Amino acid sequence: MASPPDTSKTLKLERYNSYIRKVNSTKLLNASSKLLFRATLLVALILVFIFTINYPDSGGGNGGNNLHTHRNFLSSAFYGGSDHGGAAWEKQVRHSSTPHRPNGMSVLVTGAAGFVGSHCSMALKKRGDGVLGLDNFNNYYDPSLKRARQSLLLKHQIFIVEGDLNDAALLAKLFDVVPFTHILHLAAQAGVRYAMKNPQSYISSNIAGFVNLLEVAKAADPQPAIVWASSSSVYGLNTENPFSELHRTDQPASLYAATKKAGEEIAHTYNHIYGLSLTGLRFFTVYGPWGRPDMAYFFFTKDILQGKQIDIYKTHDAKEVARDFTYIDDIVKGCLGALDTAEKSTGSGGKKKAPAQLRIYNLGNTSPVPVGKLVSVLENLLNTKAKKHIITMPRNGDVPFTHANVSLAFKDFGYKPSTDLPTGLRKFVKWYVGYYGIQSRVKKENEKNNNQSPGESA
Ligand SMILES: O=C(O)[C@H]1O[C@H](OP(=O)(O)OP(=O)(O)OC[C@H]2O[C@@H](n3ccc(=O)[nH]c3=O)[C@H](O)[C@@H]2O)[C@H](O)[C@@H](O)[C@@H]1O
Repeated sequence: MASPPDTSKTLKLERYNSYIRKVNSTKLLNASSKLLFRATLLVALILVFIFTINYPDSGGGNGGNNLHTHRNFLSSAFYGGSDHGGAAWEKQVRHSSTPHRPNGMSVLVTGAAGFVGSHCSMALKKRGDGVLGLDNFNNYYDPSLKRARQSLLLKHQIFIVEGDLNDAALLAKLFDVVPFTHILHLAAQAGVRYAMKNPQSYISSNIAGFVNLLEVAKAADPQPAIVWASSSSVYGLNTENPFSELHRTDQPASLYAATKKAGEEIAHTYNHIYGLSLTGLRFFTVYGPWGRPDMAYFFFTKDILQGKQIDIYKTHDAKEVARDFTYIDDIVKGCLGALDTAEKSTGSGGKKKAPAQLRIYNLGNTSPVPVGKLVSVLENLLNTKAKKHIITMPRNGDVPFTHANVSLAFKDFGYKPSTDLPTGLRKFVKWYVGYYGIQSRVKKENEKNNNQSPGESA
């Protein structure tokens, strides 16, 4: 009888082989997951790098960290460039920027969905100039208000390109499509006190964004003339008054003011080196319909109507804080006057050919009003008593007093403010109650109070 074959060696060999296979497959698995992990890490790093380059601001400012920014970032990262482009888009851009009057301007308005930007865009369009808007719709304040302004502008054939000042490729593309004669640069991170919460947003919009715009403008052929928004806050701790353009502006009280002052110096440089025609306008606390919800007159109105307490600041030596509140229509006239008298830039393709115009103007109301008086006008218009809480001004960059001397703007383009605070606030309140749908309530309160005692009605 044949003895059974000796399988022990074969079995051992098979077990050994299967062990080796397992070890190898585990190694393979480990190696491929490592590779996958490294690839993912690399892609993530590249994306973070692109993101940082394109959108250095991570705050709520003009280059804000908001949904829109992320959408643009994603579209530019994955769709090669940006989501702006194509024949239909270019047609819309051209159509919006084409003037409809002889010798009309073609104006790029940055911050067109903003308060001053939307008003100026409408005024330019109404008189036959071509207007293209640019706005990043950031969420520094309720973006739905910016969307409502955008809809209004669209009804008047004004198209707003959604994009950021720091997007150099987009700006260059706009100048490729349209030979803009002017830029009205109003996009900025506004607000004095917010600078303590989000300083980087001021650097990103008011400095980096401005430089980006100037770089594109200087390289354009023809170079546009630029009118841009500086601020009364540049006067900072200046004690001479009324504030004149000749007074010192080297003592800013807030980072916001410092970035606006930096803008004025940067404007000087681009004028000096590249021949860009530049006009800076120092706005004094602009208010009116379609205004900014972060400003005192706006949120006081809201809080008074809601029965909430409002803080009214007094100075450290217990004096009233006052502002040279300026009505929006006056500011619009000032902006258009500055555009109309702006001379052409003298450079071309990045080279200066001759000296160019460089200007700075105050645009104020020439009549400061204490904040307490602003509140009593609002109480009157809203027929509601405010719950006033008078406190010493927090150390947050605020200045106690502003007062504009506007003789230079008057001399050069006839700037003459004509709306006093009660008249302007009446127009604001009328808009406010209509926009927020609380007309009937204020009217009822008006009627009720008018029966009791005579008072100003909204
Ligand atoms: O003219 C300017 O350069 C600046 O005007 C405004 O800044 P500001 O004048 O401080 O305007 P508001 O924030 O509306 O304040 C108006 C007044 O109300 C006072 N205030 C503000 C807030 C508050 O809770 N209580 C209060 O009494 C302020 O001290 C100030 O005197 C804008 O917000 C800036 O973007 C602009 O550049």
